[in-house]
Amino acid sequence: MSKIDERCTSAYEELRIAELAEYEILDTPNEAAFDELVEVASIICEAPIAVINFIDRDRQWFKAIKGLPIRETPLDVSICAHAILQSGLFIIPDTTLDERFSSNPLVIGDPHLRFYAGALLENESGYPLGTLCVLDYQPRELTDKQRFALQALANQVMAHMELMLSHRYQKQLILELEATREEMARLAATDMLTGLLNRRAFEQRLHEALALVKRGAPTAALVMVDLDHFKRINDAFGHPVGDDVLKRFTTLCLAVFRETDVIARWGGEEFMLLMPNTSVEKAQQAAKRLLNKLANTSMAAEPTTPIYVTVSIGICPLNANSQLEERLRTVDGLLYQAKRQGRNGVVLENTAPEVTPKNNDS
Ligand SMILES: Nc1nc2c(ncn2[C@@H]2O[C@H](COP(=O)(O)OP(=O)(O)OP(=O)(O)O)[C@@H](O)[C@H]2O)c(=O)[nH]1
Repeated sequence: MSKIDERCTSAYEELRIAELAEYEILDTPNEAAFDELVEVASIICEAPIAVINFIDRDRQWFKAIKGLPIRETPLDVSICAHAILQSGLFIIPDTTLDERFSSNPLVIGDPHLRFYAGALLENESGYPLGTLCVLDYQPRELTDKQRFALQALANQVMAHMELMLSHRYQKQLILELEATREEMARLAATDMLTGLLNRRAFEQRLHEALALVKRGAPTAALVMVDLDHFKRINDAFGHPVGDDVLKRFTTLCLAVFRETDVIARWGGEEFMLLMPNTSVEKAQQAAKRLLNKLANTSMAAEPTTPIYVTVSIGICPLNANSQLEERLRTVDGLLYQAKRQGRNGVVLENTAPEVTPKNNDS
């Protein structure tokens, strides 16, 4: 099959259109780089009209045009549509003497085009996307130097487009890398079962919160929550049900506590909360809301076999004098004090132990 025959097949045309689409150049605004190349082509070839055009599915569209006030024409009047079917320069010294163009409306009517010389805009894969062409109102020829220059300028048009394309690919790649990096950071900070912050991420947030408190932000409350006798749930219903209970418990916590409270899975069936701008007394009220909610909410997926859980809670303040390690040890101690006192209760630092009535302790 000859090159012209191959380029006339619809399969080839589909591939060519797809290649053109990759550059995302159709219907884009004027750009100085293209306008200047058209201007230079016009000067060198001493032609009143010069055009950078692309052959779309059913139109030719001009990225840059000098000498004519149009932006596109239908494909059936396009001389360039013929140019892209062959290799090298396509030159029609006198359109009125060429039977392919002698009845073309742009030849017999306005703007009465008589001379055409087009250099292919061929991309790196060898697909002809359009032309850089010069036109005149009278029959003529190009000198060898003008032919050389026209093709060289067309190569520059294509080189510029390849650069723009690779620049766009690079930008896309950077965006994808950035999204992947963010996703990895999110995953690294997330507990996979509950979707809450994990211990490492929570410690980071604690550091930041403490730094703020030390610089004058209001006192925060550190709250540690541990599900009571969670082992029994696993033993009675199996580990997957235990997992499900942890997830439901998480959802309940997210509903009970403020959006500004930072909730994390500290490990196993232990959870930690940072309540910014909150006194231990206010934190205790929130903790009691959790106990009450748990007393009335089954954590089971199946309504037929309800599962109720209780929690033990320790609460201590984070203030300007706090040291993180010491605060973590303290809140852990308060939690186990609540366990020792019978579970299903809250213990605050430096206050009389307060334990709510128990309903499922052993
Ligand atoms: N299903 C499930 N169980 C877990 C997970 N992480 C920890 N556990 C279980 O949590 C239970 C914790 O048991 P213990 O440390 O004895 O504590 P407990 O039974 O809650 O008793 P107290 O804390 O003393 O009230 C163990 O059975 C662990 O296997 C988890 O991700 N999924």
